[in-house]
Amino acid sequence: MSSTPTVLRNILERKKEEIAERSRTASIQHLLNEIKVQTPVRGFVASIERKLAQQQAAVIAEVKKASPSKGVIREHFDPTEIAKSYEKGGAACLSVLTDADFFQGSETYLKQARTASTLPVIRKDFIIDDYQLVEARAIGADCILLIVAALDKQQLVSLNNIALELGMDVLVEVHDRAELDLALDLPNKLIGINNRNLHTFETSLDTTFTLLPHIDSERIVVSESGIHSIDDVKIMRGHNVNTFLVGEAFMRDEEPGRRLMEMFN
Ligand SMILES: O=C(O)c1ccccc1NCC(=O)[C@H](O)[C@H](O)COP(=O)(O)O
Repeated sequence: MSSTPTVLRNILERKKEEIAERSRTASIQHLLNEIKVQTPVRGFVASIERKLAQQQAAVIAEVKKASPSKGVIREHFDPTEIAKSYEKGGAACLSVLTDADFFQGSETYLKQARTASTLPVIRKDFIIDDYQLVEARAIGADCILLIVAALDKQQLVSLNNIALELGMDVLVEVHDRAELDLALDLPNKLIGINNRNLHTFETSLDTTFTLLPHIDSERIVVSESGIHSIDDVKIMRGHNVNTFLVGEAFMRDEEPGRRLMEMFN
């Protein structure tokens, strides 16, 4: 991999500093003690499977205030209100961005969204260290994201095993064929295809269509990013892609759950 700075590399550099700072404030042992008093996880994969079994689209609805590519997306940002709206709109699961520096996210938003709904929640962050997995479980995450582009093979396998041992589901995210081959070596059910290139921000739904034929039918493919319209959803469903992760299109609507219903029903 070249070492030219890109947004993803900048995020990962900052993440290392952040983890060092956080682990000085709360030790991993402290977080493990918090897990003991946590409520049980909600099945993230199970919730998606329930929707698919009913021939419905399974939507992972994202709670996203801002992004490096778009700046602030939603000025009036209330995770409690948003989570309730998404549940009413028929979401299968919630995704909450917890990265503060690049997405204006927060762990508090995840806790608020999870408390406000009965839906399982994925911690959407850039996970590169065991510490973040324990932290994710301690704040109530039911699932975590592993971005293959951010990890080497050994890290990917190890973080995946630890997340599963902690009882969380894992969404493994890929953007190209080489990343997909690494992801397919894992036994995981959920494979996310990110239509956005995290180095350049370029977004194309063709990414999903290109990688799809290489994925076995036992997996659930989640098409992520750049899904904005009813037509986008129709094209995807025409290719038998029925699980989606959507942020911006919902966040720009006053009532995010209503937009979800319009796009997916
Ligand atoms: O959203 C970005 O600009 C971004 C930039 C760099 C790394 C990750 C980024 N987004 C994270 C995501 O995966 C999206 O928030 C998610 O897939 C939803 O995408 P969208 O529906 O396009 O908001």
